[in-house]
Amino acid sequence: MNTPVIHPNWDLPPEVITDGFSIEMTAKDIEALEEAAPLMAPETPVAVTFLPGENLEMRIEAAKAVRRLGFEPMPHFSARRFLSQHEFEEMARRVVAEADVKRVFVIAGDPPEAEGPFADTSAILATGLLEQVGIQAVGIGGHPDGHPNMTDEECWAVLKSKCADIESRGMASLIVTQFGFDPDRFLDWLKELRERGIETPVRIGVPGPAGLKKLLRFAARCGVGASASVMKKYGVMSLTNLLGTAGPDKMVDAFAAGLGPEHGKVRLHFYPFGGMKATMEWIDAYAARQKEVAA
Ligand SMILES: NC(=O)C1=CN([C@@H]2O[C@H](COP(=O)(O)OP(=O)(O)OC[C@H]3O[C@@H](n4cnc5c(N)ncnc54)[C@H](O)[C@@H]3O)[C@@H](O)[C@H]2O)C=CC1
Ligand SMILES: Nc1nc(=O)c2c([nH]1)NC[C@@H]1CN(c3ccc(C(=O)N[C@@H](CCC(=O)O)C(=O)O)cc3)CN21
Repeated sequence: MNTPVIHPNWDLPPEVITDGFSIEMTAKDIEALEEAAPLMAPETPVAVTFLPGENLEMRIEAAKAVRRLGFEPMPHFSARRFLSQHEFEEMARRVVAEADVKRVFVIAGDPPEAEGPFADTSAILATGLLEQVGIQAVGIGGHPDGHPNMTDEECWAVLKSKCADIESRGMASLIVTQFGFDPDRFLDWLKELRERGIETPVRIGVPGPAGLKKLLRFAARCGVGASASVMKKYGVMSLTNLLGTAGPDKMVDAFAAGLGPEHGKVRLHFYPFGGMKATMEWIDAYAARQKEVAA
């Protein structure tokens, strides 16, 4: 069987750490994507969130816009938010038929209980529908900052079994992590991941530049640690004045310096909390600076 291609060429280290990045949009962000598109490389994977306040039509329209603009759509499937098997099936079939989707991201989602028949990611995988409709690669969540409801040991076990399940179904597995602010945390987690025998490529979740207040709001909402000491490491010297903007410069520098073969196949995934265009401009400027230094 062919190994599905999930972009980029994971066997070549990136010239600049931001090369081969992926990015996320909400289903409401079609205009923002259009605005950012001229700055994005063709085939850039673009994840489309599965949030309350969106509906199936919006999510499909967003995936279609990603495809139309020449990028690779990766719709999120939030297991706990599907109200029925039918709703899941309709989404799976339609994203393939209408947006030529080849890869998806499956996550439990934030509801404390399932709102329909799927308690978690494994329940979605177990339907067998993803491979049946032609999906070639499945992303799953990684939690380097820990998971609110699982011990670290349970997290590793679940991660390993999801990767094995995806591969045994003939699809490529991909881990996309929750965002974070502490590069050492990510590097340690990646090293442990590889020591535990998980070879799946990882996309590290990096927050795009955004107002500090907004970053902290998202961190609280998503259960991501943002203590004063972690934020200081990130480059935010004080949490008393929330008027400023914070970018991931220091964190991405730390990945450029710290990532090695022991961390396996790694690229970045941007969560553009301060807007897609602002994130793209940041990536462009960062890459240009690195290339200048290297020249
Ligand atoms: N992009 C991201 O990184 C996103 C992360 N999340 C967070 O990640 C978590 C999902 O983790 P996955 O690795 O997909 O889990 P999973 O689907 O592999 O499930 C692993 C175990 O965690 C339990 N679990 C999952 N979500 C739960 C929740 N909200 N409350 C209580 N127990 C839960 C499941 O029942 C299962 O036993 C969610 O709980 C959510 O907080 C949610 C949406 C997006
Ligand atoms: N636990 C958890 N749940 C999530 O839903 C989640 C994560 N983690 N990790 C990162 C991604 C990023 N997520 C999101 C969630 C919401 C918006 C968003 O723009 N929401 C509002 C605006 C809210 C605001 O500004 O406070 C919207 O209009 O939909 C963007 C990315 C979803 N994701």
